[in-house]
Amino acid sequence: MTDAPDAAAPSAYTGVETYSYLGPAGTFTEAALRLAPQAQGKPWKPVNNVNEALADVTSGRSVAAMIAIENSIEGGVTASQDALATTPGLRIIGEYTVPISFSLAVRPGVALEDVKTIAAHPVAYGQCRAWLTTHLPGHTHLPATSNIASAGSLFDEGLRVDAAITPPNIRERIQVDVLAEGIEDNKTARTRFALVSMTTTLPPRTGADKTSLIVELPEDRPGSLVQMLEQFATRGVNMSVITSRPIPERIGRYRFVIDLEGHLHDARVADALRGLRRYSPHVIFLGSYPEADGTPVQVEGNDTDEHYAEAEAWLASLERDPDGLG
Ligand SMILES: O=C(O)C(=O)C[C@]1(C(=O)O)C=C[C@@H](O)C=C1
Repeated sequence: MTDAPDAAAPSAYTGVETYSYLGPAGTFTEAALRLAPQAQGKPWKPVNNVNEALADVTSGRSVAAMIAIENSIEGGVTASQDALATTPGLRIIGEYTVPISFSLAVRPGVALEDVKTIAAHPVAYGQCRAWLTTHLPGHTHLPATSNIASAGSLFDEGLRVDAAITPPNIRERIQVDVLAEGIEDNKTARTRFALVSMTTTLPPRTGADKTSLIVELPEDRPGSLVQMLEQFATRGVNMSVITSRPIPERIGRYRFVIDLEGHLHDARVADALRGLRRYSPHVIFLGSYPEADGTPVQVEGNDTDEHYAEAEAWLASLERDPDGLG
């Protein structure tokens, strides 16, 4: 008799540490994966969208996936935020930022005045709006699954695409003409990527860490947003991101996607999470991980680990020392 399969075990686990990313090769997401030390020398699997990347992780086909989560011009990547909110068990284990620049590519011989339709990933399109309005007024946008898939679609006769928004080095991969380089509206644009896995082991605290959460507010309680913010403010925890995303099943209800400065192993962050857990009907802990730019978190006033430890010791001493003086 063979043992029944363990329902919790990943169904397709191959024993190979594969990393999934938005492909094909040449995307900015692949560039981000090149920055993750643990992914080097391992097999990489290109996929078509964030949901496929995360499904690889939850099924065990891949050990982790690199996904875009925020762009400095377009803001939060909503597909990623929503997938993280609705897929249980995911943890961010690293973040990486990549400078973003775009080119306008066409089939060899096509001129700018012939361009009527442009294939582009929606987040890329949003970063080139001003240039496109000036140089290609009246064009039609056809959404592409990635910045490399857009270039590939130039050669799909069924799609009738005239031009594609691509990364700068596209001619290294696909035989296209580049009509314009640097067409992004902001030269300092960067995209932030997260490496996501199912591990519950936290990356160690470095002193330059971030913690990501998704929080729902209690229903019908006046001032509940302020109460949520107070959990952080009263513990000296700085928030670097707070955005809201609709909860689709309930019109008018939102969840908050939050990044904090600090690690779960910082006493003030742990205490803020305790406060959140008591007050919020649903808190998703998405992980604590080293910040991409390595800027040390400044902790001021009475919110250092030492202050928390001293207060704990005082509390523990009260039954020995009823006056609480010692
Ligand atoms: O990785 C890529 O090249 C992508 O096409 C995806 C993506 C994104 O999902 O935001 C990544 C970075 C750019 O800002 C635009 C698009």
